[in-house]
Amino acid sequence: MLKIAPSILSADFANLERDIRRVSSADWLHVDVMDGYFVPNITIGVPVVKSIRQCTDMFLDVHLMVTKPARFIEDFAQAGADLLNVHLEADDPRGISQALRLMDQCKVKKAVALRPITSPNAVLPYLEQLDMVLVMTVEPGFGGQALMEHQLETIRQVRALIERYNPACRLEVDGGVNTTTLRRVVEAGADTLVAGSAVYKAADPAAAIAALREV
Ligand SMILES: O=C(CO)[C@H](O)[C@H](O)COP(=O)(O)O
Ligand SMILES: [Co+2]
Repeated sequence: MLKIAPSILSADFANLERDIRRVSSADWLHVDVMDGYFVPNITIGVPVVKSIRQCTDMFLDVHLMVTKPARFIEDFAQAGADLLNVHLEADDPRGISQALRLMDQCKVKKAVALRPITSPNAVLPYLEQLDMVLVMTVEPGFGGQALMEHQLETIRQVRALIERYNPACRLEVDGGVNTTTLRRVVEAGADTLVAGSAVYKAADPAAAIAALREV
């Protein structure tokens, strides 16, 4: 079952509640948290996730682009995240394992994310316990970038690993997904699609979500 997860990175932050309601026909809501260190941009943090939780029942898929994310797992879980994504490049293996352990304790779903430079095999030490792997198809930090075509091969390789070691694990793709690129991304093996600018830069975000489902 394909899931569409609009990224609020491209929403109007002064009208966030309105913009969240505009995408209520989607499956999940994707929330991009950036610390200005792991990526060269700063977005939102725990208080905003808490406020988002109070204005929607949507499944909150929280993408943590922060260094040493284990420091913040409990805070984001208590704020209302349903799933937390930590980048494999954001800490050493001990720190990543600790972050995943904390997610278990907090009863949130667990995902790891890969920058474009990271080998698909980097997921192997964690794959059997994951609910999702996130493959970045842009360099993380900003919305509105073009999908890196060479990442289709990474998606294929991660899909093969998932089929072998944990077929229930979802495969999310984030960056440059739109009606032109979606088919190739799904054919490569994605089942969960983040779409920021393709949804929020459209005149009618609900129609944009429907258009993505129809591709
Ligand atoms: O994680 C992200 C950027 O780091 C965003 O989720 C992603 O870029 C979505 O935006 P778009 O669909 O416009 O590419
Ligand atoms: Co994201």
